[in-house]
Amino acid sequence: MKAFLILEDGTVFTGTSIGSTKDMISEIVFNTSMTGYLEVLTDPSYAGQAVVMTYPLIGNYGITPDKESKKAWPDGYIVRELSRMPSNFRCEGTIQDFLKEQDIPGIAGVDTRALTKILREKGTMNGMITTNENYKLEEILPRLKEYRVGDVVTKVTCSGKYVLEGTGKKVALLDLGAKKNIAKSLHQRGCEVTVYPAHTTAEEIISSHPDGIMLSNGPGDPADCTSIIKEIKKLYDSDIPIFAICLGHQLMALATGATTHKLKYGHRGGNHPVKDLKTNRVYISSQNHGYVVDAENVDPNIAVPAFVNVNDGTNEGLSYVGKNIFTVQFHPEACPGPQDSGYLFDRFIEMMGGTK
Ligand SMILES: NC(=O)CC[C@H](N)C(=O)O
Repeated sequence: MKAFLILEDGTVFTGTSIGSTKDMISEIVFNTSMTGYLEVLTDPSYAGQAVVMTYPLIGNYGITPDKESKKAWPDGYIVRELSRMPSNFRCEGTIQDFLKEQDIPGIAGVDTRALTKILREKGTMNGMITTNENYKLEEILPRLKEYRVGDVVTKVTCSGKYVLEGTGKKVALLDLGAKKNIAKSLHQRGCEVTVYPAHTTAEEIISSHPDGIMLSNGPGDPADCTSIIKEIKKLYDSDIPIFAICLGHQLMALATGATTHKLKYGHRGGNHPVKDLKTNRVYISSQNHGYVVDAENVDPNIAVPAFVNVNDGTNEGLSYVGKNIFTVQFHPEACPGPQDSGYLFDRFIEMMGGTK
């Protein structure tokens, strides 16, 4: 069956329908990872977005247990070519069946290089995937312009608190749309991890006396998370050690008076170089974000830049002055991606007074 990808600027790509055949409107973003398509599909930070994979062959090792959450979150999926015969000793099925089962519409056979060039030059834009050959651009384009991502954190967070038992440091993990590997990275280091839903009050977390607090990644515009930002300010004031990743990093910055803005086309992929400003050492990082903290608006009495993106000079991390708090824009839990910055979890354990 034919499918069409219609962009907000009126460009139309024709391809083959994969997965669900329902119509979908979303923000279209591209990811440059060469592997790890399943971790991308199950990363809750993609809620409210449809993902274009720039790597031309997707699905060649099928569906494996490498999921970052219980389900797939993107609204849509756009690829050049889907593998027809996945092969891997861990393969449990095909990506085609997975997309159908998850009710995610997709399109294959798209010139993803041409599409990515448009998104890179004009910036991220909204789009529609439809199988309706009689689509009317004049009706669809105004709807595409109207689309807003909305409150997606509430949609992706866990429904109730749960614990991963451990004998080491006690960590409270605020689940803003957490990838599984964040809790796993702490648990592997012996921590007892209590995962809290995103709208938990700071009082509840503080009164459980954790050794440290972890703020996770998550979807949407950080500035929309006004009630969560208020609670995070109370966590900042509590003097409990805090480590935050991606959305958590942005929310801590907003809670302490900084601002964020939307990047032209975001950073999504497995090879983004970030420089540690203390040592000048460069790490290759996994990334997935559309927003960024405005480093120039960070009060130097509150926090100082700790990492910078080598490609475009944007902020990649902050170290809070006089506090046991550090936050990063990239993904030290990787999955998918390079594990160069996994040592940051060890630094967090040390900050809590532990020896990893
Ligand atoms: N992976 C994340 O946590 C992303 C944070 C935020 N939703 C952004 O796009 O910038």
